[in-house]
Formats: sequence, C-alpha cells, structure tokens
Amino acid sequence: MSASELKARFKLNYGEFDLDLDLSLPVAGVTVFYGHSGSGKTTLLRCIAGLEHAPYGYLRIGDTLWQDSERGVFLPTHRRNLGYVFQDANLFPHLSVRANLDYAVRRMRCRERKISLQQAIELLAIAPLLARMPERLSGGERQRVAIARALAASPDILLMDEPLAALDEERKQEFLPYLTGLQQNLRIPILYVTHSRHEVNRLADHLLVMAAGKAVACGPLAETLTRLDGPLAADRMAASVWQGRLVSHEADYHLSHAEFAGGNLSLPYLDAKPGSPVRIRIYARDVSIALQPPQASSILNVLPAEVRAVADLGQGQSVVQLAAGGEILLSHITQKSAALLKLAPGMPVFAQIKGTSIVG
Ligand SMILES: Nc1ncnc2c1ncn2[C@@H]1O[C@H](COP(=O)(O)OP(=O)(O)OP(=O)(O)O)[C@@H](O)[C@H]1O
Repeated sequence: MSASELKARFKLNYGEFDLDLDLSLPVAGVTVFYGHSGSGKTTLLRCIAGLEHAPYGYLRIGDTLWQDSERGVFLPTHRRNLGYVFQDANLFPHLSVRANLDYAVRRMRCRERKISLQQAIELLAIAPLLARMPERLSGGERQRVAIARALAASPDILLMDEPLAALDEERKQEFLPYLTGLQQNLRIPILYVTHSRHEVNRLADHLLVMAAGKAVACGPLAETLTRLDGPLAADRMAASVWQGRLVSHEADYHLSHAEFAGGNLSLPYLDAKPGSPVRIRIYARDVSIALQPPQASSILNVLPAEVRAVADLGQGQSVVQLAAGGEILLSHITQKSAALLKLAPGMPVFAQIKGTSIVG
C-alpha cells in the first residue's frame, strides 16, 4: 500500500441503516464525501475519526494502523493525529478565541509541528478576533476559528463535516476561498462531507458518492462526475469541471480567456492575473452538439470533440459523453436529436458551450 493511501473497510448497523464500505482513497488534496441526507457520510467520517466504533472495521492511513477489528486494534480519537471540524463550530464558550486556540496547541504534546499557530491565524484571517468570546462571533467567523483550532494541533489530516451548513449563501461564498487557501498553502489532506454539488465542483480533487451506506462511485473528480454508469451524469446538475489557466482579458467585453486540456474558452471576466489557475463548471444542459462548425452563431465557445458514448436517460432525453482534447464533456440533448445526428462512439462533432461558470 502506498504511503499516501487511506484504506478503509467498515460494517455497521443502525436498525434500518447499514454502512458497508471498502474504500481506497488518496491522502492528498480534498476528498469529498457526497450523497443525499442519510446516505452515511457523517457516519463514515466518524468511523474514520474513531468517534464511532464500527464492530467490523479496518482503517489504515499511510503506514499507520488506526483500526483492525480482527486483531483487536482500535486507536481512540485522541491518539489519531487528525483535526475534526463539525457543522457547528463547537468552540469552548467560556474561553476566548485565543484561549480556544491555545488549548489545541497544548493538546498537541510532543508531535512534530507542521503548521504554526501563527500560520493558522493568518490563513483563516482571525487575528482581529483573538480577544473575542465565541458568542460574539458570526457563524462564518466561528467556523474560521474552528478550522484554525483544528489546524493548531498540527494534524496529519483534516476531517470536515459540512463546515458551511450553518452559513447563509453569501457567507458560504466568502468562506470558500479560505478552504481553497488551506489546500494551496498547507497541502494538508482534507476529507470533506457535503450534500452540496457546488462545494463538490469547487473543492473536490477526489470524489466518493454515497447512497444508503454504500459507495456508488469513487475516483478523481472529473472522471467521477462524467461516468455514464455513475449517478451524477444523469441529473439536471450534471456537469464537467475543468481546471486550467487564465491567459488574457478582453476588458471591453468583460471576458477572460483561459486554456484547458480540452481547448481554449472565453469566460465571464475573472479578476485575476494571467497565469492564475481557474476552475470552471460546464453544465451538461449548456452543451449542444453540431456535426459542422457553426457559421454565424452567438455561441463563443465551440470545441472539436469526439463522441465517446451515448446513454438514454428516459423521458426523451439522452446524455452524450464527449472527449474534447484531454477533457471529458457531458451534453444533455433530446433523444430525437441524438437519433437525427446519428451519434455514435468515435464520431467527430463540435461541442457548443452556451455557458460556463467559474467555480474557483
Ligand atoms: N448514533 C446513531 N444511532 C442510530 N442511527 C444513526 C446514528 N447515527 C446515524 N444514524 C442513522 O444512520 C443513517 C446515516 O446517517 P448519517 O448522519 O451518516 O448520514 P449523512 O449522509 O451524513 O446525512 P446528512 O447529510 O443528513 O448529515 C441515518 O439513517 C441516521 O438516522
């Protein structure tokens, strides 16, 4: 097993609910556990943290064994070098922000310090809050302190259970860059639970999709989102996420231009320097297909592509998986259009992309 792999097998029963998983996940980047309410995301995270003791369980992170029920091994949570951020921040209400952080630093004992307290304070921009009591913080500020507190104990891995759930939409948008910043600056592996597709698109490097206590898809983000045999390519939120680089701006038209492995695209203006990384979401419903390059069209983004596969979604709808350069694109079209164009694997086509959204 590789040093940067998490191997987990859990079986656990709560009456009607069975958790039954056998997973290999990377211990790098952000791995998102995604699924509907009740699918078992939190239970899995709690099993990994040791907050839940699955009667049958095996968990190894890199070279460190945390649980092996067959050999009677179960490391209690406080001996697992992890940080856990809950939906509500769970700060000690009688301690100031500074004292909450100091508590975490003291908990660290003699482990090697990989993240300094000052670094955590700066990354989460909480220096102005240090003297405050938790009751005098907004929801977003409380969550930033909770993350800084988790980091202050210098964990090997950070577990986050819907950290944005208690925030309104505007606060969520303000908060997301802090999470992206953690990854870019600390390179700490994160396991992140959410039922928000937006957070998946924005944050995930790797994706585990859960339903009824089981894994229904697991793999790198782009691949898992676009698998036609997976659960995400069919619904109305179906989308591809591409990562690339900003090339230039066209200020007169409020546009930016970016390059991706799938081709170059015009995007809504992005206030960032050329060369900056950019992550975009392309909804399947915004991608149409033509056999010839469109002549006079209002659509700016047209890419040569090849049909990989076509699947019937029922109710007159089809999903088409397209390979554009080194990227995969999904297109939702009517079954009638798929039949009229005689779409089949290997066919060269043109993908017209009506809209893109920058997600990070
Ligand atoms: N301690 C417990 N005792 C009994 N049943 C539990 C317990 N914890 C969770 N469950 C049940 O296990 C199932 C999975 O719950 P879990 O919280 O893991 O789902 P989830 O995917 O995280 O949901 P949500 O998105 O709503 O948080 C649910 O049916 C829940 O009611």
